[in-house]
Amino acid sequence: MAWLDLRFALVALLSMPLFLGLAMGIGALLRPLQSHVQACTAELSVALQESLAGIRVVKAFAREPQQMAHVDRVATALYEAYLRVAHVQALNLPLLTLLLSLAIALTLYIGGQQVIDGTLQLGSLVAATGYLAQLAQPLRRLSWLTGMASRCQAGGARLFEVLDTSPQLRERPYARDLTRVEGRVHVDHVNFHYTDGVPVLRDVSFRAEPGTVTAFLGSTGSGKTTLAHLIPRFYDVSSGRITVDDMDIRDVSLASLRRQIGMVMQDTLLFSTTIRDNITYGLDDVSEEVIIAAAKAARAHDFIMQFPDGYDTWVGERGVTLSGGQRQRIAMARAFVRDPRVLILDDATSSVDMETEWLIQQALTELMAGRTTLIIAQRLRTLKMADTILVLEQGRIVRRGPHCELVEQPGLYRRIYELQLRDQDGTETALPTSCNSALASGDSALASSPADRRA
Ligand SMILES: Nc1ncnc2c1ncn2[C@@H]1O[C@H](COP(=O)(O)OP(=O)(O)OP(=O)(O)O)[C@@H](O)[C@H]1O
Repeated sequence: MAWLDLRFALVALLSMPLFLGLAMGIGALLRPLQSHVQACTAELSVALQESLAGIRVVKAFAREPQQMAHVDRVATALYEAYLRVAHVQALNLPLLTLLLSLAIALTLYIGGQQVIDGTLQLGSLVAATGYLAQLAQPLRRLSWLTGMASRCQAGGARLFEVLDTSPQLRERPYARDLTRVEGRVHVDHVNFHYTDGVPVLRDVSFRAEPGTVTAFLGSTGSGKTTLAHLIPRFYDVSSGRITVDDMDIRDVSLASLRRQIGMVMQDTLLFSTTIRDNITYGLDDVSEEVIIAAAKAARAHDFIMQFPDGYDTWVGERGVTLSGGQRQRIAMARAFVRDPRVLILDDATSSVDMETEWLIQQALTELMAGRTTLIIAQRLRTLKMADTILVLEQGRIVRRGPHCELVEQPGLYRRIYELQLRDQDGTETALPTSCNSALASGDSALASSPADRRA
């Protein structure tokens, strides 16, 4: 165009900032709208995820119409948010095309005058407008890019919110690997809070030795789970310290610490893969014999073999194709395979039948043998098995000792025993209910120790 006539080139060049300014203006308009789309998409994901994951609760409470109305409301909000974006984007291309058409009109006006004056050939004018019209394609792309860029910016902002979150729990630079430990756990004057000013654990201290069982008991919200979560360092203590074999757990690498610890919690999570992969989770090259031995010890082998595919049976998402008791025993087999020195257990098996409970109890006893066991106790059988029971109240240890001692003393344990546990005593005939009755029944003092009762 410059070769034909410098003025044509100037018209084309001067229109460029206008194109760019328009694109940027539209981009600025689109960005908050795109952020809103992202927020609405997230809200719809949550609504759908909750409705589907909690489908049984929804059905049980006959809340389908309300749940559907909620999803509908959120989906409509997303639809409207997209519509607002579409409205602005729909302006983009026509405005850019209008600007281009104005530039072409200006060229025709200037060039047309010159053609009439005879200072420009008609062919040159046609060529110049043709060149300008060639800008249409890149302009279309610019309009598309504007929309895309604002969408990426809104999405990126949310993504970086997550990526930039620094983990609260950090390994120290000089963290050592914890090699095979004996499993001596010492919780030393530990205080903990999730939120500043709201203490959850207060001055908790205890020692747990290898081969012993320490049970946590307390009313709901007293801090039992929190205490269990501090040992594998899911959270750091707010003050005080926790040691394993006299090593502060903050001085060792997280992976090596957690390799020493096996956890079987109430809400056992299984992955959607085979039973075999769930048992060997996180370990390579585990032999078939080891897997079967672990499953047998966890009293899981028999029910696994009843499935047509045995150990290759595919477990549904979060283990939904298995019963609660089966899931728990697979989780125990997982713990057996890892052979941890420290075991953290939640013995809640309220949702299983008596026979399964008995099988789980047997598996638990076998799993605990020779290890340091910390157990969130729900049942009398477990409490009687424990060498030490720590009774927690509002994050503080208010009583400690074996069942036979605590049940004799007035206080929280006695109250819990009377209110919740005594009914279970009828099924515990094999075990003495107090130190005195053990002695009265002719057992030696040694034989009445929890370790012996376990044996
Ligand atoms: N992730 C968290 N963030 C903030 N507060 C929490 C968190 N987890 C637990 N809490 C609070 O800490 C307190 C102790 O909770 P914790 O789960 O340890 O109690 P618990 O004794 O195990 O109760 P339960 O027997 O009902 O399981 C509760 O008041 C609870 O609300």
